[in-house]
Amino acid sequence: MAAVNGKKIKVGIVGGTGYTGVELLRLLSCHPNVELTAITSRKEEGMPVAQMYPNLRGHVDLCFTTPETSPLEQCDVVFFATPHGVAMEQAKSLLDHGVRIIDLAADFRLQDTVAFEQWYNMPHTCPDILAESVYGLVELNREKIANARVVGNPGCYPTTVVLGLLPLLRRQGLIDPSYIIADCKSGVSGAGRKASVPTLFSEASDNFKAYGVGGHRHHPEITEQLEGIAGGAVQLTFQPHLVPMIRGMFSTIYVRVQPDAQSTDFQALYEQHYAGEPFVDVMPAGSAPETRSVRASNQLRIALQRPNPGQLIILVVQDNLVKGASGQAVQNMNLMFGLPETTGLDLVAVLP
Ligand SMILES: NC(=O)C1=CN([C@@H]2O[C@H](COP(=O)(O)OP(=O)(O)OC[C@H]3O[C@@H](n4cnc5c(N)ncnc54)[C@H](OP(=O)(O)O)[C@@H]3O)[C@@H](O)[C@H]2O)C=CC1
Ligand SMILES: CC(=O)N[C@@H](CCC(=O)OP(=O)(O)O)C(=O)O
Repeated sequence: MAAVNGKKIKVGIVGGTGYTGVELLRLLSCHPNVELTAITSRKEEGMPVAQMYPNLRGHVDLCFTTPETSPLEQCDVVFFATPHGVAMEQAKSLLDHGVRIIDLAADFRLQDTVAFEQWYNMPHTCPDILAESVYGLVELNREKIANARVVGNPGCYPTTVVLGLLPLLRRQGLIDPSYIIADCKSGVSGAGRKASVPTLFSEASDNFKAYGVGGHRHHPEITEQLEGIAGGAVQLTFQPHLVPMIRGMFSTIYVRVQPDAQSTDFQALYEQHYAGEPFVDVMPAGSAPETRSVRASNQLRIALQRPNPGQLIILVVQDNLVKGASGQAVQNMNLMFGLPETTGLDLVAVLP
C-alpha cells in the first residue's frame, strides 16, 4: 500500500526527546523520502530540536511542540517513542484521520491482553485496534507489515531472541522446544533517558548485574512470537543483564539439538534462511560477534557455536537503539510506504 505518490512522507514523532526519539530524528533527517512535520515534547515545548540535540543542527529546524498542539493528524505516519500506554490513547483518532501508526512501546505487541494487563499494569483500551495491528518484525511479517495501519515495533530483547531462533523453530524436530535459555545483556541506553537511580553513572559503570530476575515483561512477548513460529508450546528461560556500556545488546541463546537432528548443518541452515535479509548477517563459522560491530547501524549479527553434537549456542548482537528500536521502526515505515526496505538505513557500524 504505497501512500507516497511521489511526495515525501509526512512524519510525526511523539516523544522526540527520548533516546529512541532522537535516534528516529537522526535516521529520518537523512531519509530521502521523509518530511519531518511534528516532533513532540511536553517538557521542552518551544525549544528548537537542534538546541537540545546539536548533532541535528543543520538537519532539523523544527521546535518541540506538545502532542495537543502538534499537527499529528496532518501526518502520513506517526511514530510513538513514548512510554507504554500512550499510543493506544491516541490511536483511534489518528487512524480516523488516515494516519498510520508505528509504536515503539508495547501497546501493539502482545496479542494476549490478559498478559498485557498483568505485565504492564494497565488495561488495554483498544483491543479492536490491537487485533488489526501487526508485530513489526520485518523478517517474520514482511507482507503483513506492508499493508498494516498499525505496527507494534518489537522490544529490543525480543528482536535478538526471535531472530536468533527463527530458522530453528520454523522446522519441526530440530531442537527441543521445552528447553531454551536466552541469557541477554543490554547497554544502559535501553533504560531510556529519564532519570533513574540504576542508570546513574556511579551505579551502572564499573558494575555488571542481572535484573528482572523474578520475571521480565519481554518474556511473554518473546514466548508469544516463538510459539507462533513453532506452532506449539515453547519453554523459555530469559534473563536480562545490565552492562556498563551505552549502546548495544548481546544475547546468548542455548538450545538442545534433538537426537535425530544432530547431523544438521546449522551454519548452512542459518545462511540459507537469512540469505536475502539486508539487516541480518550470519557470520562465518567460528566467529564471535561483538556489539561494536553493529553500533549505530541497523544490522543484527548472528554467529553459531556447536560445543557438542547435542548443543547449539546462538550468539546475537544488535544496537538496541537502532535494530532494537528506531532503525527497525524506519524499516517498518519503508515497507508500509512501498519504499525499498533499506532506504535511509545503509549505515556502517562505528569502530572503535
Ligand atoms: N531505549 C531502548 O533501547 C528501547 C526503548 N523502547 C521503547 O521505546 C519507548 C521510548 O523509549 P525511550 O526513548 O528509551 O524513552 P525515554 O524515557 O528516553 O523518552 C520518552 C519520551 O516520551 C515522552 N513522553 C513521556 N510521557 C509521555 C506522555 N504521556 N505523552 C506524550 N509523550 C510522553 C517524553 O517527553 P516529554 O515527557 O517531554 O513529553 C520523551 O520524549 C518506550 O516505550 C521504550 O520501552 C523499545 C526498544 C528499545
Ligand atoms: C536496560 C533496560 O532497562 N532495558 C529495558 C528494555 C528496553 C525497552 O525499552 O524495552 P520495551 O520497549 O519493551 O520497554 C528494560 O529491561 O526495561
